[in-house]
Amino acid sequence: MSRTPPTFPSGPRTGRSRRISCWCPIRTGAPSSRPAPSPGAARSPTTATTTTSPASPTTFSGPSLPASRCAGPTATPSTEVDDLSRDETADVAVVGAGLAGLVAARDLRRAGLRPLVIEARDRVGGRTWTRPAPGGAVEAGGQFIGPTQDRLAVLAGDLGVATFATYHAGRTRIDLAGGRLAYKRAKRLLADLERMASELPPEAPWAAAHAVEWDARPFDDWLRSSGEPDTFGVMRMVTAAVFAAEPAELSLLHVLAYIRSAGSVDLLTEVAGGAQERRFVGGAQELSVRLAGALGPGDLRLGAPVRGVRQTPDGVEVLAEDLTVRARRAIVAVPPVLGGRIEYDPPPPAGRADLHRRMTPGSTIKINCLYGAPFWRDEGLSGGLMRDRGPVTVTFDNSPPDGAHGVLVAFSQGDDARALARLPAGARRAAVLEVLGRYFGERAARPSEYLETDWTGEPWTRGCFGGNFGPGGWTRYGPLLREPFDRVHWAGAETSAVWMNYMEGAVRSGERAAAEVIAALGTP
Ligand SMILES: Cc1cc2nc3c(=O)[nH]c(=O)nc-3n(C[C@H](O)[C@H](O)[C@H](O)COP(=O)(O)OP(=O)(O)OC[C@H]3O[C@@H](n4cnc5c(N)ncnc54)[C@H](O)[C@@H]3O)c2cc1C
Repeated sequence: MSRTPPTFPSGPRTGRSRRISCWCPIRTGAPSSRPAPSPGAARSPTTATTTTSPASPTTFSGPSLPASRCAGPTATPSTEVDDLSRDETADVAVVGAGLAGLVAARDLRRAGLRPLVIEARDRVGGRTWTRPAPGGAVEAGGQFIGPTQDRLAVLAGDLGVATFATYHAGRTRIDLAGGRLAYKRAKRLLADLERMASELPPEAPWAAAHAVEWDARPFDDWLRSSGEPDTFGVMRMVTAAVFAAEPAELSLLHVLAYIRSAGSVDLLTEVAGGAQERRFVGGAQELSVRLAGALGPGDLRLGAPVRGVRQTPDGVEVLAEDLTVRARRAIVAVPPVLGGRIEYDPPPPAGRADLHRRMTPGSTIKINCLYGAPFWRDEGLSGGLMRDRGPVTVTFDNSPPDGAHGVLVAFSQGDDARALARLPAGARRAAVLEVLGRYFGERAARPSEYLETDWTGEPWTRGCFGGNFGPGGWTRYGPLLREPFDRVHWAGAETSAVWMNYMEGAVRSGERAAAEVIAALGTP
């Protein structure tokens, strides 16, 4: 095992002054007295008309470790050293306070082990986020729950978070270049995909009889050779809505594995009877806020980006800003794209680093528009839109359960999101509101509040809804998704065989990773 201190990868800064930490055993100074933020709170104030793309630079050079701070025990301790980092111990260090990490921590506590959850942001919930807005909070991230998402439903029940039906009564606006015929043909293609998906072993898509062939094929290529030209636009819209990516970015096997992991195309795409059927009262982030609230005192650190995970002969050391946690095992519960920015010592086995690079998240800008009332309901409209061109392809009625005010949520995804993100703020807003005005009337173009959340610009997410594999990804790296690396275990929505990349998958992954650790450590 290398004793060389890793050079930490570049990463986004948290707002406070930076303390230098290193693997060096010498620690001086007093513990930081930084006040603990509340788990649900975001540090930065939210402005009403904004994107969350950080205006400030999102990268910085990681600390090169000055010799005076990293020298071994023979070095003369210097009074110049001002290292306020803290050492903590736990049974299990959990990296990431999204649903996966918090569920893992809950299960570890239930088994009598002490977890310590280390979270980069100043809030819990990760890809679920209830953003405050004048006139009512909005859901900026994951929000829907549907049939067969059973572990998520049980979690919500345990935590006392109620759900309500997504409003979708009335006419949904559909505007497709190929009209109804294209939609019908697209349905036939989706049925073909579902048949092929049923051949996959759910836990091991890479082991299917046609896996190598399907994994080598870009989904784009399959679509173009299987459908009429006008179905491509419809299928592109469906692909963007489900994966936040373009068909050319995905392998055919990835699309099939996704369908298999959800159970069916309808389960993925529908409102009634599908993944968009219900919402959480108070927002999906409430689940994480309550999970965090049920942890023990001192079991959660916010605002502490993890930079390194080192395995020692008898445990792990997890190095965050201002904090080193020594534990018997670690669970890394962050999206793969960010798991790859953590420095591992020793380095993970061949293929693991490639997995982090090759499982790339899609692009989504989620825009919530607030109105005095859900006026479209009076006109017999559901608030739903499906169209096959950007900048917005899908909308939903996102009003609160009592309909006290109106909210339309619009999604811009894949290439549409990337093109939209390049526009100045005013032009983005105008482009989105033009679409809403066109399909829901002039009033829709004049919201009282307009909130964009660009998840690609979120430094501790860097894209959504989850990681996708392009050609070759599943057969090369799929078998590594859940394979522990000695004392380091992997969780996160991407690692779940069931409802991968959904909140259900996140919950299941946390349960699975905790079970692995409990089996390895035993219960006290
Ligand atoms: C716009 C949007 C819409 C979605 N819609 C739905 C939906 O309707 N239904 C559904 O089921 N799912 C939906 N999803 C997906 C769902 O939100 C996610 O699958 C799920 O929340 C992922 O949980 P997780 O715990 O695996 O990861 P995350 O929520 O990403 O949690 C990971 C945590 O790790 C932290 N972290 C990252 N790097 C570090 C580090 N180095 N050190 C410390 N902490 C770190 C992050 O800050 C984060 O809090 C949506 C997602 C988005 C963004």
